[in-house]
Amino acid sequence: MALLEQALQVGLQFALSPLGALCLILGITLTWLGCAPVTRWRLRHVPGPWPLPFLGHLPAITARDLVMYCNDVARQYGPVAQVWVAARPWIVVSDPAAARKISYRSLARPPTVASFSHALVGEPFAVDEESIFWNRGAAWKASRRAFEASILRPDRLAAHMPAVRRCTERFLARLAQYADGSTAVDMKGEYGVVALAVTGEVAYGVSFWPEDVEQDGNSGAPPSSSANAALMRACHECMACFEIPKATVYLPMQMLLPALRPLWLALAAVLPDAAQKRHMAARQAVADVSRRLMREWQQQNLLAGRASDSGAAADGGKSAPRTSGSGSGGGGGISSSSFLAAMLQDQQQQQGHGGKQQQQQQPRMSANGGSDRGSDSGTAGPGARVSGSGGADEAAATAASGSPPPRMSEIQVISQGLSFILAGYDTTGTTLALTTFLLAHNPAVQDKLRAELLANRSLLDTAEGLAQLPYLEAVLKESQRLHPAVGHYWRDATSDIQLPELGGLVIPKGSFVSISIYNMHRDPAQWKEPERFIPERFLPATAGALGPVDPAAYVPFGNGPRMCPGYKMATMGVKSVLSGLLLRYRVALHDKQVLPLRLKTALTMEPADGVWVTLQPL
Ligand code: HEM
Repeated sequence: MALLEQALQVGLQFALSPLGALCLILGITLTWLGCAPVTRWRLRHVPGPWPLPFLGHLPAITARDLVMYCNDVARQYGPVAQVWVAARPWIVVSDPAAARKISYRSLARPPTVASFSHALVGEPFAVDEESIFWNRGAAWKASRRAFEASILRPDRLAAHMPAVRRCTERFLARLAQYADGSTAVDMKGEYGVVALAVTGEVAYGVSFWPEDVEQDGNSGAPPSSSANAALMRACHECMACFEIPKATVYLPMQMLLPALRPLWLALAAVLPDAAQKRHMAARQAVADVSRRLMREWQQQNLLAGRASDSGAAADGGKSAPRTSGSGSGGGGGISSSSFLAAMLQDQQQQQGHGGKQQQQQQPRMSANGGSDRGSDSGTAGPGARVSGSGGADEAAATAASGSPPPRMSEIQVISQGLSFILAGYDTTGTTLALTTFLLAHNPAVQDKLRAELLANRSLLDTAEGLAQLPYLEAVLKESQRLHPAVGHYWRDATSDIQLPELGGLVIPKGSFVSISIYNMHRDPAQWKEPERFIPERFLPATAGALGPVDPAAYVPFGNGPRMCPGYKMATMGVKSVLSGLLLRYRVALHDKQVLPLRLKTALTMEPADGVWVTLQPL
């Protein structure tokens, strides 16, 4: 008893001392930050499991997987529910009508995600910050327009087909080494190679094949041709930084104590750790190599322009900007059809219209340039439609039209080049892997698809031809329904969102909204037999009979003005590679394949144990 009294006395003395008071204040502050009582109060009407302080539902998410856990919560708590990813609440929306409303109302992604990547990456942050993913307002319009110009307009899309075909052929040749009908091949890894080759070449117009990169690295090749080696390595590094195990220590800090974000950012800037230094170097390399390629392109273009100006001044300046030769290698390494070249041409046209003041700044690009756009500036234009992605076929492209956006700065152009790869590579590779798994697992579907391909060989070499094969289209759509490569997309609730259709629920302003593609694609209220792979659901003859009830329940590429501008490009690439594969090989699951298929949420929702198949030559 005397001991207890003594302990209490010492405790009281400590609490009344300056150090004790400091500890007490610190303790209360930390508990306040970890429990986020204000946020909890604001979300009190949104159902969901009770979150732990600091950790939220992280233990369950880690054990179950993020997207799967959100699916469990939606089933138990309804189509609008809260899930705490550490100390940050997500409002998980799985109702198609509410998802559509939010996708059209809010044109922004949550700023907190961008700040996450700042902690992941450090400086030069602008390479990420200026990305189409995070920018808003006029800056987003400008970058969106650049994407649409290069990969949505049918003529520009068709111009990428030769690169896609080249990569497909090289990929098939590469597979030949395994094609004995018994060797186990992990198609997840193999598709990673071809997906990077396609996106890299379309984005920059230089080769992204590992063999070329090795060759360049060893041969001491001239700077312009070895740029692809540096660029490819840097892009790989940039992607690696999104893998949680390779992330900086500031990431868990941000997740556990998001309220101290300014502190983590300041610390990350002053004391970057090893992971961050690697990622900063990768960003710097992307910026440096892109800059070099851009300068070379501009110089070549300037020279070509002078040469043809002297002979063809009568043109009156109406002709399209000069482009380098087709295929990689021409014009300082950037091919004329590449995304980067399209942005540079656009810049040049605007410069041409924007007056002498800008011309004097050549070759440097300014951030606030001319507003006039050339006739071939490549925007999808007013009234342009984005279609072909099920419920997401609204006029997303029009978001980028309207008043002319400002000219992109040099760093913005660089940032979009990297974004192109980050957005296109993993998503395309994962879609290919998951579709291959489904075809290997369903041989009857594979045979039916092969029969369609054999009967239509002449259509397989063009973008329009590939779009005319109904069963190929149906297989891909059903694969993306059952196994969407992206499990959810995000929006920032820029104002309170009233949902009278869902019992008057209100999503408060400032909420992080996660729209669950996965949940909607498997909702039994929307689809008949949602767990089964039935491509016939998407055939014109059966369309609608097996779902969805609401077209907005099918959104593999997102929805609204911010939906994926790469959906046509991705569809074309996946169809080209798949059709090439199926015409050459019969694909069967190898014993190594873990069944049932396990998925894990990383950058995409990827097969956790790979996709192991054998390839039997036909
Ligand atoms: C099968 C492959 C692909 C899938 C499943 C996919 C899926 C998605 C999804 C779900 C979004 C979010 C949309 C939203 O918030 O409403 C998105 C955004 C985006 N995707 Fe894709 N994508 C794929 C391929 C590509 C490719 C090849 C590119 C190439 C450029 C690309 C570029 C983008 C960009 C730039 C955005 C951001 C658009 C914006 O903020 O305005 N994607 N994608």
